Amino acid sequence: MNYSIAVIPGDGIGPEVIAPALEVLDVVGDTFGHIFNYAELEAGGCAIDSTGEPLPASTLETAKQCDAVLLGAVGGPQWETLPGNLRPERALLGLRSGLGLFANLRPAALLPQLRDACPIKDEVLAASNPEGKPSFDLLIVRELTGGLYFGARGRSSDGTSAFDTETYSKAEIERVLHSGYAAAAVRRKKLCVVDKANVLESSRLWREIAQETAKQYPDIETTYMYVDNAAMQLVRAPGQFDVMVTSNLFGDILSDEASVLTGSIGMLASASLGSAGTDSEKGTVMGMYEPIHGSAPDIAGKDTANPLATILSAAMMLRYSFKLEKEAAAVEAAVSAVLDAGYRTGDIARRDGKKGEEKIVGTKAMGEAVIKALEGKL
Ligand SMILES: NC(=O)c1ccc[n+]([C@@H]2O[C@H](COP(=O)([O-])OP(=O)(O)OC[C@H]3O[C@@H](n4cnc5c(N)ncnc54)[C@H](O)[C@@H]3O)[C@@H](O)[C@H]2O)c1
Ligand SMILES: CC(C)[C@H](C(=O)O)[C@@H](O)C(=O)O
Ligand SMILES: [Mg+2]
Repeated sequence: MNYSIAVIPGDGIGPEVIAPALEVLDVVGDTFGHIFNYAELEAGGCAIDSTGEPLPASTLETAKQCDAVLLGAVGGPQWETLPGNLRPERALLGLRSGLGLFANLRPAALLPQLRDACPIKDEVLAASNPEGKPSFDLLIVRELTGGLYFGARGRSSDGTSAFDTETYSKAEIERVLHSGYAAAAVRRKKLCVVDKANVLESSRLWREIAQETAKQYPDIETTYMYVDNAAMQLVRAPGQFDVMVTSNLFGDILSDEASVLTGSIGMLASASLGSAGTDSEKGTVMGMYEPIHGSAPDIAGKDTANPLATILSAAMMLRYSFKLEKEAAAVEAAVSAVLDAGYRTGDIARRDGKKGEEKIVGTKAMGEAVIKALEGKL
């Protein structure tokens, strides 16, 4: 089968982490008999430099015609002084809303090989783990096309005050909750709604809608938590969480926090999905796949970025957009094998400084190791 993928490398480490992910996809294609056609598109700072716009209309149009989008990262200090609507980050918002991708799945699980890269003590992790293991496995479902990111904003005419608004409709809240419940149904059947309903009116609506929606899912345990407590509970007892559903801004912040518990932000993949039905001929579902990290200007161009979050995002694309479960599992198994063999980029090296069996490698070498593992040659 042929699949078309809009590839948006973006800025900073974006192109560095996208390159190995495409090589991994090529090997998956060769091994399993698929052809992945890439349409390389510009968005973010590089698009500003070449066209004056963060998201050229042609990028969005081409992306819409593809089966899925794989994105590296956008942004960087050279574009920070531009007005908000012309910044590289606007490209992300335009792609997410333009493609109708309202549910952002950000899985955070501690792989056993990365135990030493997680900053939480064994006994703390084990205390909240349902099986008493020093581990956790949670999924943040972040609402992606509403809330503060898309509300009315502005400044007073003298520039001395500014505002951003959080607006959510019943329909927006309901549909992302349904995405969360669908995920919880095939996981541990627990869903925690994270809000700030003790202060914010928009959060009170979230909670009301969640309480109504929960009645449709009697076999899933629904709980509610304020976001400040959730931020604290994530580091105190991450094992208590299965699926967490939350607003755009809260999900952004909590997922960076959760990423550190997995070892590094360089491990966290994501899938952004909408309600677009399956393409009946091909069986594909439009989605955008990206690591949750940014363009990391501090390490760009140094071949030190961890490409695993992007490679794991490509695996999510195989699973969610193309329904290629075997292929997705093969990529995840290859990542696991590489970690078993001791390969580490600097960000997931042991925290105690002991090198042990670790082989500290750069971005390219990590990608090559994953390919070797896929080919059974590691
Ligand atoms: N999805 C995206 O495109 C996205 C996401 C977040 C931030 N950004 C943008 O990226 C720029 C930099 O933002 P920031 O510094 O706040 O966040 P960042 O995620 O780029 O970097 C934060 C820290 O994590 C490290 N890091 C990030 N990814 C890594 C990886 N794969 N391997 C190893 N270390 C990694 C960086 O070196 C840095 O020290 C900004 O312009 C921001 O708006 C873009
Ligand atoms: C760069 C920025 C717009 C983006 C967000 O806030 O959504 C990023 O932080 C992310 O997590 O994908
Ligand atoms: Mg973020």
